[in-house]
Amino acid sequence: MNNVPLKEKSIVLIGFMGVGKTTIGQAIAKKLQREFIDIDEKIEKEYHMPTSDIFKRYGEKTFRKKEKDMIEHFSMQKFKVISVGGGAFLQKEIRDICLAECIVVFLDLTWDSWKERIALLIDSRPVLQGKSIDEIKELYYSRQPIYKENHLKIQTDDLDTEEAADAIIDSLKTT
Ligand SMILES: Nc1ncnc2c1ncn2[C@@H]1O[C@H](COP(=O)(O)OP(=O)(O)OP(=O)(O)O)[C@@H](O)[C@H]1O
Ligand SMILES: O=C(O)C1=C[C@@H](O)[C@@H](O)[C@H](O)C1
Ligand SMILES: [Mg+2]
Repeated sequence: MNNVPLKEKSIVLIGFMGVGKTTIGQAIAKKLQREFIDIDEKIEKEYHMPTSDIFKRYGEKTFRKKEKDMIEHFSMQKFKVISVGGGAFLQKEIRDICLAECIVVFLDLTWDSWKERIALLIDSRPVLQGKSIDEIKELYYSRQPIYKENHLKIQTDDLDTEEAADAIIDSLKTT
């Protein structure tokens, strides 16, 4: 599918959990009249339970395998906006397929802005649970290198959802 024109390629949003991949992805899809695919949501639907319960009952390894299968499937489709989980790019196979088949957009948010959102996230993100703020900070920084593999980076600290979606669409038009 590598010869697919840029305009037809699916857009994949990456970044640390809680940076806004789902929220901003929905806004981009609406503006571009594309179908929105949220990989976490697809997995939760398949297991009929929230991610935290999938981690508890089946373990992270099972979740990661399903995440890879889902992304391998959807990244081959055109005209989608796909939000992947915050840990998806840990897997090389996922990075490789998304970078080859799609336009990968990294939503960057500084640690200082991110930590203001923690209360919104802690209950639903199993990877954050039971960790001190220092451990979460360490996780945040340890994940940053994997997000460097992207086609476009958008700094979202000073942007609301609509502004971030517009900034991404504008940048893609000029790419
Ligand atoms: N640009 C923004 N400004 C302020 N708050 C935002 C913005 N984008 C998202 N949020 C809020 O941050 C929280 C996390 O957003 P969202 O669920 O979209 O993150 P995510 O990147 O999809 O996370 P995950 O990787 O865990 O799926 C939500 O409560 C959302 O309303
Ligand atoms: O950063 C992570 O490892 C995760 C982020 C979420 O989007 C979910 O995919 C899950 O909670 C794991
Ligand atoms: Mg999400």
